[in-house]
Amino acid sequence: MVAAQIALEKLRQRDQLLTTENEMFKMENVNHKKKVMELEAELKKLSGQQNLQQRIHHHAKIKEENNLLKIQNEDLSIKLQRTETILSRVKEELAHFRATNGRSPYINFDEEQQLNNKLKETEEQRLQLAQKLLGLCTSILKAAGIPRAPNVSLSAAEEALEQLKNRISLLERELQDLKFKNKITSERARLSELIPQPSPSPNRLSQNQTPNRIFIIVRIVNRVAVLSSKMSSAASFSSICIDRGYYWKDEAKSTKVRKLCVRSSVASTPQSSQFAKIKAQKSEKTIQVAVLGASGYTGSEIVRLLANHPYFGITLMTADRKAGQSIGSVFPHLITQDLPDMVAIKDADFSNVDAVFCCLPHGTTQEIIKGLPKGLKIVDLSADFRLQDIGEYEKWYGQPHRAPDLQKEAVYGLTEIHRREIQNVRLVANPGCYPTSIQIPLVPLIKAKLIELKNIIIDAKSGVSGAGRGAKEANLYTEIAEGIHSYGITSHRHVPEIEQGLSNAANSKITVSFTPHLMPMSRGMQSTIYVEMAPGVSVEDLYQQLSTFYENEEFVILLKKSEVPHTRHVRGSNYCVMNVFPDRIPGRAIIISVIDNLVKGASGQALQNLNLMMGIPENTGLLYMPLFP
Ligand SMILES: NC(=O)C1=CN([C@@H]2O[C@H](COP(=O)(O)OP(=O)(O)OC[C@H]3O[C@@H](n4cnc5c(N)ncnc54)[C@H](OP(=O)(O)O)[C@@H]3O)[C@@H](O)[C@H]2O)C=CC1
Ligand SMILES: CC(=O)N[C@@H](CCC(=O)OP(=O)(O)O)C(=O)O
Repeated sequence: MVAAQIALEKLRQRDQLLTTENEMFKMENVNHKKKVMELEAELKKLSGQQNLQQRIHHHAKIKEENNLLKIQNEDLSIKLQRTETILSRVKEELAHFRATNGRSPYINFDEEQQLNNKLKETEEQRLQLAQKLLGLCTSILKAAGIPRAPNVSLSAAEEALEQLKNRISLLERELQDLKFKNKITSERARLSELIPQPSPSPNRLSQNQTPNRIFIIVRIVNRVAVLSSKMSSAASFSSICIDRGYYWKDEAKSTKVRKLCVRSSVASTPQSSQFAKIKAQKSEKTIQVAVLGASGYTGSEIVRLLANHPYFGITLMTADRKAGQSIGSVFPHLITQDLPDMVAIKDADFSNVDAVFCCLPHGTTQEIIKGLPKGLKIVDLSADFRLQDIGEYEKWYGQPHRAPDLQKEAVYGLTEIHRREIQNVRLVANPGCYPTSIQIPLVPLIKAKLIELKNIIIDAKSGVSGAGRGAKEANLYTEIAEGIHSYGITSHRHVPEIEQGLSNAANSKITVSFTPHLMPMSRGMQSTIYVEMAPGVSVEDLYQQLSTFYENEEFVILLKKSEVPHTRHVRGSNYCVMNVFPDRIPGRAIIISVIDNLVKGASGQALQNLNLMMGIPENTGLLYMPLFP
């Protein structure tokens, strides 16, 4: 650039010189012409006064002079021409040079001036910046504690800056370690509250040493280990070893002491500590859960409910047609959930899973649950393990039962009625949505013998999501909208489930009249139930029984007398809202019960059950208010 500028300057000077020389030649030429004219005038004058000889002589002299001048003039003209040629060549060269430097070919002297001014300004700014840089370098060296260096250099400042950065990241890691230490201390405190004092008879499980409690203890110990492995100061927490005498359900017979020993990793690099930070946030939740069928309606509802659950974290999700996709791409309303992509069941890894929500179609479910690792807690939302009598299952579902042993093990998960059994079981058969809305009001009345066991008529209505997400002609908008669709009259597969629950409560066989209807709404379910009261029983008695039976229940709400339950008041919540009304026919009563089929009728109740199975408060993660309007 500088060389180019010098070359440009030289060309410009040469240009000026030639222009001046040219001007001078022009002027000289003009003068010579003037002189010729003067001499000619003088010749004219003289020729009038001199004699002929003199005049001839004079004339010859003048002619000679004139010829000389002409020659000189021609010479000058040639020189002028040559100079002009050189000048135009120089101009051409200059234009070419400017053009190749990205500037306009012809010199604009104003622009040149502006550029020169700008150059000056830039130079001044450069000086100012250099001064600032010097000040900055001095400050960095000072901050790094380097005594006043005689020559403050950029490289010395860079070195000092690097030292400062290292110190900061060291402090950050120390801070992180302190946070982990605090968490470990609090987890240990929690652990010592949960671990019972050594019992005098170590072979028996004490009351608060239930498998659930032990399970939570194990999870906390693991969590402490995870936290400690994230710490960069390996020396202070190099190993955590817990040596306690508690027993697993399957190991209760042996006196073997379970020993958990986890070692931490060595100090981590800044990158790995950042990675560990992200992983730590993810593994904050103590119990890891798998959702099989997460791409369906009930599966996605589980994902929604678990978003705010303090202990359950989702570590695995499966899908069939949608395997390989993220939950956010299949259900955009769940896009904020940072979860692993859904995989096909055959590719699922259950090694880090503690509990499973099985949200698959009936039939498929039996085979899949049969193949799951034995230690897992399972809540099955399908109908596969709901019917105690395998023969009934085969009759109503039209297929053989392929896991009869598991059927014997399963507990029917109507939480408010079977809470005690649910707490200690491995496999829970979550009730169907219609049976939930029907059994919740009827079981307490049957148990108290307040209603007749005959002539129970149930008129039930469901939102379309009850039919799942799969595309079916019957669920098209045109088939559903602006009308009510009765179906499964006397033959719906929920009939045996409803009759099983009511018959168990009555200790005698009950047959019901059940008609479901599809309603033009996405969620919600209402069961309107017509019953005959036992002799001498009033609607007030029914009301009192329901009120007493459910007075401590979080999720069952008996409205004030004569208030009418509406599905729109339970949308998105785990509540079952109900009331009882006198019929116009003497001795009869009408009960109305509403739920959200996807929450209390499926995923909400499933979560309620898993909470129980894991020994944590039953309402955890379920206190969502209904969505209204
Ligand atoms: N919807 C409701 O209100 C209620 C439903 N239930 C029961 O819960 C279960 C799930 O219902 P819902 O969520 O509505 O159903 P959906 O049809 O919405 O979802 C079914 C899920 O199962 C997956 N799936 C389907 N076939 C297979 C297979 N052969 N192998 C593995 N995975 C498969 C689907 O994957 P993909 O989509 O990727 O193919 C999807 O994730 C059913 O048994 C249902 O009866 C119980 C109470 C209420
Ligand atoms: C509206 C609608 O179609 N509802 C479903 C019932 C809901 C359900 O899925 O019940 P299961 O869990 O017993 O399969 C039906 O009538 O088959």
